[in-house]
This record gives sequence, structure tokens and C-alpha cells, in this order.
Amino acid sequence: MAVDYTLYLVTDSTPEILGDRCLADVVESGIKGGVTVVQYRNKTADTAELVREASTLHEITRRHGVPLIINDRIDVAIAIGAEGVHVGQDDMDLQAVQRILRTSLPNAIIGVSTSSVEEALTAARNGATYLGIGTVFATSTKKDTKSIIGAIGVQKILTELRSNSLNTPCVCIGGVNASNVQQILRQSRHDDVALDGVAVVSAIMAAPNPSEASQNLRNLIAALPAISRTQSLGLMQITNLSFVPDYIAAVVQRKPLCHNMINTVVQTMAANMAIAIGGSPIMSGNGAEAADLAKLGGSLVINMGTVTPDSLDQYVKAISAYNAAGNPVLLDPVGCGATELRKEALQTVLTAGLFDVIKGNEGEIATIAGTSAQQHGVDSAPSNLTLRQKAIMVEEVAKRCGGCVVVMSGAVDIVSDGYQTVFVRNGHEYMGLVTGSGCCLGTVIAAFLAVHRENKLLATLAALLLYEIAAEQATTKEAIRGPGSFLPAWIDTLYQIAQSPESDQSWIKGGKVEVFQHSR
Ligand SMILES: Nc1ncnc2c1ncn2[C@@H]1O[C@H](COP(=O)(O)OP(=O)(O)OP(=O)(O)O)[C@@H](O)[C@H]1O
Ligand SMILES: Cc1ncsc1CCO
Repeated sequence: MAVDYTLYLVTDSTPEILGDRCLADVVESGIKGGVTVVQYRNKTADTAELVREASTLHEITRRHGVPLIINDRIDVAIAIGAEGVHVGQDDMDLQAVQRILRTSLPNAIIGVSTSSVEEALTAARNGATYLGIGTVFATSTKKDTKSIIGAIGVQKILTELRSNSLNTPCVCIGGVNASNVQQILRQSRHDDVALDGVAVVSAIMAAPNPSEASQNLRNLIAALPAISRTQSLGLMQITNLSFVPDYIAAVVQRKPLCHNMINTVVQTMAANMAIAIGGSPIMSGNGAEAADLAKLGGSLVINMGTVTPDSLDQYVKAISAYNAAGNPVLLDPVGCGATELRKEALQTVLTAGLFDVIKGNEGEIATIAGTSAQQHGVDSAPSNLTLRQKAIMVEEVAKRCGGCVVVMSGAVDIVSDGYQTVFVRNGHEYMGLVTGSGCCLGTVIAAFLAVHRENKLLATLAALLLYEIAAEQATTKEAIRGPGSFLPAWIDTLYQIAQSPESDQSWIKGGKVEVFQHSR
């Protein structure tokens, strides 16, 4: 039987999720809305109840032509003649399951939960019918947060499987809901590698109308744009910078909320820069208010510059809240390669959710790429890499975080969405002499992301050009004698350009953007 894994429902009979509703009604409603596979999961019922409930569900799923898979209990699957079973890493091992089912349910689907490349390769090589990859996000239905792997973890597993010629279908599981389903499907993609579907629990089981919730998820999945080279921008569009003034004008007009969880060094400077370019900053380090702030339609900056154990917890909460609301998140992994604690914090943040932009200096991006030597603080150290090597690194990191734009700042900035990579040769050396010039760039890009969601690469490029050309212009002012007098002049110039980006477009002619070409 060819199984459609697009929308895989895992049941939950606990009072917190199911409430006092009838399990069979909720499942049938979900199927009517578009659920394509059902897994019956009940960790507490006794065997008689499991068999009773499973056979009631089986009547419904059969009527709708949807496979029913039983979690863990192979005996229950055999008793009711279910289409399959699903086992976790702590349940009976795959080969034992196969031996048992060979005679009683020879065509059974056998799914296996996996949270690492090793587990996935082993299960696929041993003949699992499909893999459930997770946990993607922290979720109230799964308390064990050790196995949270984020989109990057899912992508890593998928890529390893496919590069080993293992085509086992894969669904991801863990905290998937309507606000993040497109992101997880998009961000776990890498070239032609993609998930076959998503597994959800509470997004359907706890929904007031499970049918509508399922239909909504199916619509979101169907609406997902295919990411391919042909879909990314034409080179003309990138080097023709006439879009930039329009992008700026829209930011000024919309005044997006810029929620900054930013280091304690640059709070005021970042807030002033956000105001100068037309944003509305709020510097809040309290993750508990992130869900309310996310409702206001702005974007979030996670800047790890002065990370502490408490602030790390707050970042994780805020990232989940913004992902759930479907609002953009920018990560600035300041100094992430400087200490062991920062390296660990980086991993926690990277697996806490999804990012639209990751911006860092060379040492920071190299740490994410896994190629960095020891960083000596928060500033960039002189590099041994050629521009070409840096560009390839930025592109690789962007590919790995599918759907994410990566910016490596420096004298020449490199921006990539994994498909197209550009060099930006604007800016001034005084920028490198002002602490937080990288951090504030994150704040400015995030403001643009809030308004220009349809194209993150263009939004990032517009923000970067405004930021750097303003800096260049500021240095030409008479009173500028060094980085100290430069900073207020830079904020003034940002403000002046942002207020009338369209009336005088001559400034954008100073944009120095070049497309990186692999063949050169
Ligand atoms: N020598 C330079 N010439 C032109 N622009 C520069 C130069 N140095 C830095 N910049 C610009 O300054 C901004 C910040 O980049 P940088 O790489 O210094 O960030 P950073 O090291 O993260 O800074 P911080 O940690 O102080 O926030 C970017 O827009 C970058 O293009
Ligand atoms: C100097 C400094 N230390 C931690 S964050 C920060 C600001 C620049 O990244």
C-alpha cells in the first residue's frame, strides 16, 4: 500500500489535549479535514481498552482509506489487524518487530522514531518503512527536551539518509502546528532533499474544530513554494538596486515593532538606530512577554553578546513564541566561538527554533559552520580565508539552514540564501571601530524583515545598503574626526535617508553589490 505521509496525526487521549471529547470523533473529524495517516498512541490505557479503542478507530480509518498505525504495542496492532506499528528507540528493536510481524501482519508498515543521524541510518538500513524525525520543537506533549533537534537537525538527518541512497519516507514530529509548518518544511529542505510530511498531535487533537485545523494545515503545506534555484532571484534583480528606496519607504510607513533581546552593551545604540530607520524598538529580555509582543507583527532579534544562563532560557521562549506566530527571527551569535559556554549556548539557540536571518562576523559564522579556530572575543580577527572561501562557507551555512539568509559582516559583507550569494563592498573602516556596529546591523535587518517577508534576501540587502551607505556619507561630514564623532553623524544620516529614500535616489547609486560566481 502506497502511503501518503503528508499529514500524519498522532492521537493523544490525555485530558489536557482531548478534554472530554470522544477520541473517535476527533480522529474522524481530522481525517475529513485532510489527515492522511493516523497513529493511535496511548501510553496509559490497559490492554483491553487499547484493543477496544484501536478497533473503533480502525473502523473509521478503513472507511476513509487511511492507514492506522499503533504506537509501541505490536500485540494490539496484530489483534486488530492494523496497517502498521510505530516504535521508539526505547521500545522493542526493529528486527524483533519485523520477526514478530512477518507471520501475523506481513505487509505491516513499521515506523521508527529517530533523533540522530546514526539512529536514522540504522533504522533505514534495517528496513523501517518510514522514519519519524524529532523532536523538532519543545512541546507540552513531549517533556524530554534532550532530543530537540530543530530544523537543522532534521535537515542533517535527511541529507545523510539521501546521500547514503536511503529513500525511506520521513515525517518530522514535535511541536509542529499551523504557525510553523511551512517553516519547518522549508527550513529542513536542502537542494532536492525534503520531508514527506509532518506529524502533529495537539495542533489537531486539541483544536476546537479538528477538521478545520487539518484542512488549514493541508492548505499551508500545499501553498508552500517550492524552493529551487529557478525560484531565487535573477541576477539582474539583485544588482539593479532600484528596489531599495521602495523597501525603505515601506519600513518607514509601517513602523514595524523591533523586539530586541540584545546584549547590554548596545541597547541604547540599537534602539536609536531602529528609530532612525523607521522602526519601533522594544528592548525586552523577558521571554514570558514574547508571545504578546509577537502578536504585534514585528520581528525578533536574538543577540547573544552578553548571554547568561537566564537570558538563554528567555531566548528559547521568545524564539518559540515568534516561530509560533510565524514572525521573523534574526540570530546574532555574538562571540559564539569565544568560550565553551558560548558554543553550548549557540547549540541551544540553534535547536530552539527557526531563523530567518543569521548574521555574524567571520569568526561567528565560521563557528556555526564548524570550521572555526578559537575566537578572541566579540570582534572579528584577521582572517586566513580568501573571499571565495568565505563566500562558499556562507553559502553552505545558508544551505544547511534552508530558507535562512546568512550574512557574514566585515570590510566586504557576504550575503547568501544558499542559492545566490552577493558581496557588498560598502561601509567604512570607522564602523569596525564602533562597538556594536555589527549588533545594530542585526536590529536594522530585522526591522526590514518584519515588513518584507516575501523576500528575505532582498530585505537583508536593502537594510545593509542603507546602513553602510549612510555610514559612508556620514564620514564626509565636516565635523567628523574619528569613530566618536562618526557615530551620531551616522545615526543622523540613517534618519535623513530613511525619511526621503525615494525623493533623492542618488545615494543608492553608491551601492557596490557583486554576485559571487562559482566559476571564477
Ligand atoms: N573595514 C571596514 N570597511 C567597511 N565596512 C566595515 C569595515 N569593518 C566593518 N564594517 C561594517 O561594519 C558593520 C559591522 O561589521 P563587523 O564585522 O565589524 O561586526 P561585528 O564584529 O559583529 O561588530 P560588533 O561585535 O562590534 O557588533 C558591517 O556593516 C560591516 O560591513
Ligand atoms: C563589547 C561587547 N561585549 C559583549 S557584546 C559586545 C558588543 C559588541 O558585540
